Amino acid sequence: MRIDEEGAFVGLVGGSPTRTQPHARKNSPSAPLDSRDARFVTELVFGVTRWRRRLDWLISQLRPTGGALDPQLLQILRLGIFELLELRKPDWAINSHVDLAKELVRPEAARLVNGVLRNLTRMRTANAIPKPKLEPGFSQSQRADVFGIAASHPSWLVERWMQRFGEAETLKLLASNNRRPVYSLRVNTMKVDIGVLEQELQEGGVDVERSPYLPEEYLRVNSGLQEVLGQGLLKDGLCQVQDESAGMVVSLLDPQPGEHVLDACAAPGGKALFAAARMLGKGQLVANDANARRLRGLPGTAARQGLPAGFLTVGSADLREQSGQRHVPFDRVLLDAPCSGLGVLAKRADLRWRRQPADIQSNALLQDELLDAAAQLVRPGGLLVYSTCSIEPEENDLRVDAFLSRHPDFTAEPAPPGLLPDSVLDDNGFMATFPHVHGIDGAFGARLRRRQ
Ligand SMILES: C[S@@+](CC[C@H](N)C(=O)[O-])C[C@H]1O[C@@H](n2cnc3c(N)ncnc32)[C@H](O)[C@@H]1O
Repeated sequence: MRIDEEGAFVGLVGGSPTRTQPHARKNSPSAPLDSRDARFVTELVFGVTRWRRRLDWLISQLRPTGGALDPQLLQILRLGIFELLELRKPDWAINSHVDLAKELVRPEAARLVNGVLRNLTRMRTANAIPKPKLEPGFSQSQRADVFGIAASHPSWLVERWMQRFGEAETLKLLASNNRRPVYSLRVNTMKVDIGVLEQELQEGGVDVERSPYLPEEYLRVNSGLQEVLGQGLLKDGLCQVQDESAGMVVSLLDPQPGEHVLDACAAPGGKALFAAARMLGKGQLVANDANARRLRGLPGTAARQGLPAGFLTVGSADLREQSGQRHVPFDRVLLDAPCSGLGVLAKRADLRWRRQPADIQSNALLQDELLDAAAQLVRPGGLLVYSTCSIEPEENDLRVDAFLSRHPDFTAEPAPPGLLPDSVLDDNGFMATFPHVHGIDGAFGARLRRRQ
């Protein structure tokens, strides 16, 4: 309800009993959830949010009449259909949705829930769940509507991707965005050997394997992430949860011990911490972000990860405002720019509904301004890495092209051999990952070298 009515973020709603309690609605249980229930709540919140369009279409097919639904009743129906279809709960599970409607809405609502969900269980048994149909002669936008309902994505996004990738590849991308996301751990090699931690986790029942992309530093968690979190490994600074695509952006930056490095948009600091480990805590790393609050935890985490005092400086300036000031120019600057996040839809269940086509254009304007500001902070001969967690050309290659035409003192530099696996590099030598191709988040990174 809070996501729909108040625009709450999914990550802050599910999973954390301490966070959900102050906002608990009337009639909700007052006892905190145990970790198993909290996990289940998270799965429901993520799932119902991700599948919202398909669930609402199914509700429209299964209801005897049309018209607006009471908002709580709508959520109960979405939950019921999600649990039956996606979580494959047995038929009797619907009794709890019927009870919920009775308790939270009114007795007639319970009859509607019962009718709709029973209808669905019958269809499930008969293998006859309704599906949106493609008709011959449908236009591209009509086809995008059908795929958008079936894979629960907004039609504008589906159509955009169909124009770029074609239909078959778009369907793969949609399916990847709906899969349970892959989580990986960046092992803090300053404190622990990756082989030792891998073995310890496996012995503790966590299913981990080496990342195919960054096998010396990343472990992919196939199952048991909660156990990792529960073991206090994060608190002890032994590892952090980070997508391998984020790690590869730092690899592309390739910061060296003893250098003077700026992470210009650093919050919450995942990439800065990995850069720090690559620098072995030697030299100077400045982590800046316009949002000071989001950087608050970074110094504490850096200390727990074993970084020496004085190595990391945290700043909270709008990058565009500080570039006119005098700075000792940096050897390397990472600009991990704010973006649409359209490469990380598997992890951010609500993002697909929040984004609008116009966001891509407005991000591009900000990205250009940030690139111009970051460029001034790079020493002659130094390196600027521009990265996003978007897969949209307007936020990636096209920003690089526009930057190069404004800054003749910079050239695009292909990733040097050995830095990243060839499979994540495009024809220009830029890093470009896609969820359906690489099985990780979609991201982009380009090296821009300032002339001497
Ligand atoms: C993609 S996030 C950075 C993630 C970070 N690099 C990490 O790995 O944890 C983009 C960041 O840009 C910051 N940002 C947005 N506009 C900015 C500006 N004008 N100046 C500095 N930072 C800005 C946002 O606050 C946000 O934290």
